[in-house]
Amino acid sequence: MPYPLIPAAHLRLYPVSAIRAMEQASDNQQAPVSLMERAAAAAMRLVTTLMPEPGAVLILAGPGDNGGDAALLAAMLASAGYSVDICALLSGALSADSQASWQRCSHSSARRIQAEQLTAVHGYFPYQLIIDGLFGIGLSRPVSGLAADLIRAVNRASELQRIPVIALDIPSGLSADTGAVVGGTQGIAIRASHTLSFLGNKPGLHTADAKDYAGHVIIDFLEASVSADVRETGVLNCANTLPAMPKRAGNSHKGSFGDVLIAGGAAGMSGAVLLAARTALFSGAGRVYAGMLEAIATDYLHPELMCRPLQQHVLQKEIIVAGPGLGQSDSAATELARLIAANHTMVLDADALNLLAQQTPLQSALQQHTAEKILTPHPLEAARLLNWTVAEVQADRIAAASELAHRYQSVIILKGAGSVLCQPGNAQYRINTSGNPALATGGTGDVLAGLCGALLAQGLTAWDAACLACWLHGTAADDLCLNGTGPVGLTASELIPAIRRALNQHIALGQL
Ligand SMILES: NC(=O)C1=CN([C@@H]2O[C@H](COP(=O)(O)OP(=O)(O)OC[C@H]3O[C@@H](n4cnc5c(N)ncnc54)[C@H](O)[C@@H]3O)[C@@H](O)[C@H]2O)[C@H](O)CC1
Ligand SMILES: [K+]
Repeated sequence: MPYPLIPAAHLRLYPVSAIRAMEQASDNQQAPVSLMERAAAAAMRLVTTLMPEPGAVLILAGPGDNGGDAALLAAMLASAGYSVDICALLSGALSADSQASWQRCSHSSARRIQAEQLTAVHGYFPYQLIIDGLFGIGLSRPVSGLAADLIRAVNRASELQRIPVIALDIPSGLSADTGAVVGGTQGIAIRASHTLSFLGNKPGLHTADAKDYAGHVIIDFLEASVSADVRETGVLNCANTLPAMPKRAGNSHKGSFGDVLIAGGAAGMSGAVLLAARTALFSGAGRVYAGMLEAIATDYLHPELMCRPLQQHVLQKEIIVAGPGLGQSDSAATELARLIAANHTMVLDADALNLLAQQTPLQSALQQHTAEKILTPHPLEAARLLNWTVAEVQADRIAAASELAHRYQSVIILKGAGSVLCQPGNAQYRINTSGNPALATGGTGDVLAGLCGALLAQGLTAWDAACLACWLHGTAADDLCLNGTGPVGLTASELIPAIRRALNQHIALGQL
């Protein structure tokens, strides 16, 4: 299927501090139409697109300017003939813009409804659309009390009755910077079908819990120009930010596309090596060695793979992918030390990461390793490497990935919903956009590691290999789900030919 291209400006990810700076710069310009009026007008455009015939709309409005946006939208919808109920949870003083919005709302036909009336409903919600304007980027603590009850009631009704929910700026309860529900398992957030976000795109709409809460993300820049001193800290990793593959010369041979050694295969785990090795083969490596610690298996389906005892493999110049099914035995640690000491470009995955987290000598050896490397932890492996809890990793995936990149001087792929990519030196992070829960099954990590190895062998830098591999891996799973091979029952093996197809398509598109 054709790759979706997203307008370049939408790819940039801004932290809340940068959005606040944009807001300030716009305020300083004293434009005749306030940002709040522009935000409400943008929401009005979205509502009338989704629901052109006036119908019944429930609007939730909180105590800050997110609530101000919602109150102004309520007034606009009411005067356009929509039947609007607005539920306000106000506390403390309103900003001048919000005061003006609430004044317009109170002069409109929008009806005020008490939160308790909604939380008491155990039956039908008489609305065709719900707008979430409870909290935006000003959320400062977990949502609790009546607001939490209200969100629970709205989530339940919207799910049962399939009522679309538009979140203004960010689903209430989600952190715009991290994508985590604030408060973790104690917190709660709106599950939106659409999020209309203002001024710039935000990392919290694309990783961690965002996948379950933000729905379809739409950015409206509110016609504010971004001043040069406000910089994005990350970008989305998607079709139009991918690196090109090096051109294959006509006069080439198998040595032109590099060698990959997959190092793993403790007893009972040869499959992990074979998955990584097959992927390296299918994604263009010239020669692939499957080095197995204990479980020597031959791949009769792919006799191209050179399967051998890992200990007997004499290292030359190959890219090393260490970890798939390696186990954590003493002999695994000894082999890993030998591989690190060879100072080849490396991918460290799975048990290589677990051994690294446990053994200080391996950590010191890795510090001496000067060639490029990619580490591919899932959240639990990341937690072990950082000595954090998994909850701490998931509460701020970008911070975790960037700390790992710094500590291990490596490119990091922190796997999971919205994989986060970081490189040492505080350069921009990326959040991968492809992939789906079909990937949450054994062996898909081995496939990703093998793919990274093949792209490195063909001459990509560690950063480019990680970005391209992550995206291809996810898009292969997306393609397979479109043809019914997933999300249920997708196997890691089935990903491999789909990755080959996506890679060849990527190359072909780059040559247009
Ligand atoms: N920045 C922009 O580009 C624009 C912002 N607009 C909208 O304004 C919000 C941000 O508004 P702000 O008033 O700063 O914050 P919030 O509305 O998100 O809420 C702050 C409000 O809520 C209280 N609060 C925070 N956390 C909790 C909690 N867990 N429980 C209860 N109360 C909480 C806090 O004390 C404040 O009173 C932005 O997202 C946009 O939607 C514009 O109008 C458009 C431009
Ligand atoms: K919101």
